[in-house]
This record gives sequence, C-alpha cells and structure tokens, in this order.
Amino acid sequence: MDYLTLAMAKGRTAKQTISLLEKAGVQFPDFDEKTRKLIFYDQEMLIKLVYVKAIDVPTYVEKGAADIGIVGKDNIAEAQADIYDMMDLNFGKCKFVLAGTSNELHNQGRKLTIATKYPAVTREYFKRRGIPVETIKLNGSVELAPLIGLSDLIVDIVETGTTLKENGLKVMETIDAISTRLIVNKASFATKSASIHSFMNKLEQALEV
Ligand SMILES: Nc1ncnc2c1ncn2[C@@H]1O[C@H](COP(=O)(O)OP(=O)(O)OP(=O)(O)O)[C@@H](O)[C@H]1O
Ligand SMILES: O=P(O)(O)OC[C@H]1O[C@H](OP(=O)(O)OP(=O)(O)O)[C@H](O)[C@@H]1O
Repeated sequence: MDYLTLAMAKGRTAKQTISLLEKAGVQFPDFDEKTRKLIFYDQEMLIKLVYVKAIDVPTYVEKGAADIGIVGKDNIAEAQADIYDMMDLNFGKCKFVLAGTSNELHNQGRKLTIATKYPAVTREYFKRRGIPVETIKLNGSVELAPLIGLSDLIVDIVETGTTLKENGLKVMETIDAISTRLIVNKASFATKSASIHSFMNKLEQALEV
C-alpha cells in the first residue's frame, strides 16, 4: 500500500496541527516540535509526514512531493501555487491587514512603498484597487519599516493587534481572513482519491469533537 505524504508547516501552528491529527487518529510517535528530523511515519494509517517551513508547504504540494499539506492561507496566497484548497481547519486564525502610522493612503503623487513578508499578496491587492505601489520584502519585524522611514505602509498579519498597538500603528484596511487549511495536489486528488477522502473525513470528524 502507498503512503499519503503530508507536508506540515513548522512554526506556531505545528502543535495544533499535531493535536488535530491525533484527534483524527493519526499519530507520529517520535515527533516533537524541536526535532531536527524531517520525516515521520504513521505506519498504521499509512501517512508520511514531512516537516517543512510554512512558506514551502504549497510548493511541496504543487510539485507532488507531498500529496496533501497543512498550512496557513497567508502562505497559500503568497506562494500562488496551483493546488486545491480543500478544508478550513479552524485554527491559526488571523487577518491580513494594511497598516500605517495614520489613515492616509495617498502619498502626493509618489508611489506608495509597502513593506511586507507577503509581496505577491500585496501586489495583487493593490493591482485590484488600481493603485501603483512598490513592495519591499522583509522577513520579520515588518512593523518597524514605517517607523524608521523604510516604507510608507505595511501589509502584515494581525491576530491580537498587540504588535501594531505597541508600535503606534493602525489598521487601515482588512485585506483577508486567514486560517490554517488543508491543501491537496491536483494529480493526487485523482490518483489517491480514496485515501485522501478517507483522511479528510477523519479530519472533519475530529473538527466536530
Ligand atoms: N500572530 C499570529 N497569530 C496567529 N496566527 C499567526 C500569527 N502569525 C502567523 N500566524 C499563522 O501561523 C503561521 C506560522 O507562523 P510562524 O510565524 O510560525 O511562521 P513563519 O512566519 O513562516 O515563520 P518564520 O518567522 O520562521 O518565517 C503563519 O503562516 C500564519 O498562518
Ligand atoms: O497581532 P499580534 O497578536 O501582535 O500578532 C501579529 C504579529 O505576529 C506575526 O509576527 P511573528 O510573531 O511571526 O514575528 P516576526 O516579526 O518575526 O514575523 C506578525 O507578523 C505580526 O508581527
């Protein structure tokens, strides 16, 4: 029998992912979040877990290196991968927002600069709105950029709002809601249909508990 390969995001959603999988009857006995090991097996359920950086999960799934993936919608949107987004797993909830030091969006004829970990999402959002912008890709502490003149505004994730508040920034617009999702490789969805549906049913039941 073939294993289903599941790409799981490292980081702050890993614990909740493992606990949802456990509720669904999927277990990786030698897994712990701090491990340096990258592949784990549930020999009974025939699931192979690959433990990768969140932004890479959509790539593994699109290329077929993994059949399914569990990752935030922020990374799915940023990766622009050709995959099926099948299920909302109801955790990792936060929002994409546009934020700045004031509520002023226009910048007197000059192109707005937006610092973000999510340049593709940012470009797409402003393209839809017909506003030309320049994006500056950062890898963290994005809230700092408008405070020291690196950018006019930021596009980032907000959960509690504490980081924005502590840095004197305000939400100007909410761009999208984010949660952790189950994604599926398009070819695997056809060729491994039975095992993927069985896995999704188990997750659905676990979500109802
Ligand atoms: N403040 C937050 N509150 C809730 N969920 C969040 C928050 N920040 C991020 N997330 C969600 O959790 C996922 C993982 O976040 P985490 O910060 O661990 O990953 P990352 O940004 O890829 O890590 P790194 O900081 O190593 O680049 C995000 O992709 C997003 O879906
Ligand atoms: O609204 P809050 O609850 O304050 O959460 C929002 C913060 O969480 C994330 O940062 P993360 O912790 O991943 O740190 P980073 O700056 O390294 O990206 C995000 O990029 C915000 O900075």
